[in-house]
Amino acid sequence: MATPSLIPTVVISGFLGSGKTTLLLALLHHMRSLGRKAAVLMNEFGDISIDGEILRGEGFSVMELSDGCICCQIGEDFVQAFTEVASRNPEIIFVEATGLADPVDLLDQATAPHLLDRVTIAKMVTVADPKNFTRLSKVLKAIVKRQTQFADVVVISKADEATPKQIADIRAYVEENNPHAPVYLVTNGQVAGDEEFRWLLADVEPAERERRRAAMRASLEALSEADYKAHTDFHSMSCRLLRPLVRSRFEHFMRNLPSDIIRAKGFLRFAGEDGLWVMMYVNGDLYIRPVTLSPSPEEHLVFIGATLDHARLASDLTACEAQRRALAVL
Ligand SMILES: Nc1nc2c(ncn2[C@@H]2O[C@H](COP(=O)(O)OP(=O)(O)OP(=O)(O)O)[C@@H](O)[C@H]2O)c(=O)[nH]1
Repeated sequence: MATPSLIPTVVISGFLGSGKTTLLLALLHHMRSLGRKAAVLMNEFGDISIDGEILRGEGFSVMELSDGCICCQIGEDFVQAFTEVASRNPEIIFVEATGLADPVDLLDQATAPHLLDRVTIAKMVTVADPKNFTRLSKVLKAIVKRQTQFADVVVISKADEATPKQIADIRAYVEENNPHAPVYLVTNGQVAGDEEFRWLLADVEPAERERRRAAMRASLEALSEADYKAHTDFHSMSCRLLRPLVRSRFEHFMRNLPSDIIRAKGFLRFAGEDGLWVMMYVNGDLYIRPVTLSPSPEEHLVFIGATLDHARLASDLTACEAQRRALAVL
């Protein structure tokens, strides 16, 4: 009996809000335009899916693992979900890890014995947000370093907003930590002049891949115990919105979030305005834009941070409601 060929898998990592889902969406649209069957395994930090809803709303099929991080809390579930995704026989699998995932553990899970004869990790991509990278590489030293060291390709996202200094700093960091990794500038998931995504989808020579993996193993052996388990200090809070919010109050609330909330996202409605809106917040930057998804998701918000004052957030959000009523904090 012929051995089935291995399904190439691209793993996308990068810190919270760096642009992973934006890249994934661009890739999925590209695959669709070629008529190629892609499958997605997505892991969000927090117990409510936002990115999964966005992908599904665009007609893509997604398997999700929420409320935990692939690399440490839901290892077995990840292996099971990965196996299930592979059993659908896609031509390619994309795995989007939570922004806190450790690529070392992820590689470990993805090479579990019964996955090894179905899938192969073709590329590990790390997305770096130029606005936050330098700060994060100091605050979250271990995780940012490992996401860089264990990348086959590093993407500098949001190139449309990046300054030359921010780009140069990331390049210098990659040069120091993973000199073999090519670095690409990406705007909304696209490298200028490469609509075919050759930078990401082109095959890597097996010998070259093995050389990179060997370099990764060497980096792994050099890790100190203290560097390990870098991200257990992050928490999430999800809440379902029972009423439309007053836009001005909500924007004021979001622009004054405590600084240890690093990421927030969700779907909501505004009093007196039609339609559904998606809110994205990354380290002080707030984006709110209209969105049409079918089926329309429930209105809910997720906040992620080192410390979260649940009661305070809930009461501040309640104060944003057009008609006051208790929020369902999940
Ligand atoms: N200006 C600009 N904004 C971008 C670009 N890529 C992503 N963004 C914005 O950055 C925010 C976060 O992007 P996502 O793709 O959701 O980031 P993520 O890494 O998937 O986020 P998590 O899943 O929470 O870790 C969103 O508001 C995006 O619209 C880009 O190339 N340029």
